[in-house]
Amino acid sequence: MNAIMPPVTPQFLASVSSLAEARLVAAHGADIIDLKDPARGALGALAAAERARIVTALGGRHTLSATIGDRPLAADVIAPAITATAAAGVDIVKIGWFGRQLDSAVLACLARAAGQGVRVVVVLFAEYGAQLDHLPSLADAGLYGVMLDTMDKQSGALRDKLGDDELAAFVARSRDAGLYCGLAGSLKQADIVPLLSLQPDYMGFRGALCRDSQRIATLDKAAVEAVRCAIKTNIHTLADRPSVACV
Ligand SMILES: O=C[C@H](O)COP(=O)(O)O
Repeated sequence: MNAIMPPVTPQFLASVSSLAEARLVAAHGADIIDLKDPARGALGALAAAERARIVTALGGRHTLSATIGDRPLAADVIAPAITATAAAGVDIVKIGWFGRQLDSAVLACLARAAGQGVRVVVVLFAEYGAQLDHLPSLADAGLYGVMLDTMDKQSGALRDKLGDDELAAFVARSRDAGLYCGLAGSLKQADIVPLLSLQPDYMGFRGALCRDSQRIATLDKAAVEAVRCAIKTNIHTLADRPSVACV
């Protein structure tokens, strides 16, 4: 009997805005296909009809995540959006924490969703720092994971806003708290090796996958291949990781 191996990490998350893009990244080795409309903000929600097409075509065979959109942090706003997004059939529901402070009513709402079996990932924004103090409360709410991303895509990338030591602490503290942990924020190919060494569970990309690195442009096949190869071919540089061919 084959042993069940854990996934080789870090995984490659690719944000897509259409079924055509989802098929492209699926064919080129994305581990997580993230449904998002970049024209509607950092975590813009993809239109329900397009989301449904992607779930129908790829659900069950690929890990799909989707954002609820750039919404105010109010429990009566968040709760129905989580329910609708989860009901659409994605595996992971992402919620942007657009604020500096944790809010107990919103946390309770997230805990209810988690208790109902929704895999909730809270996206924290680097503009507010690494927010390490939030991690235990987010874990206590039963969340599946956390992610650090950037809110303002014009004012610098993740590693412009936070030092690698802060990112390392975020990954380590997330792992200690049992949270599935991702890093994103205008990441470029040059960021991949430094971030691999921090060993997040996944790295997220949109802009670097697009024509002319414009995140609201369509995906570029060569750029997707290049990012995927940069992740997979460098994983073996980490201790105890198998070498993975990039084909
Ligand atoms: O979830 C990840 C984001 O879509 C990353 O987008 P970005 O690389 O354009 O900042």
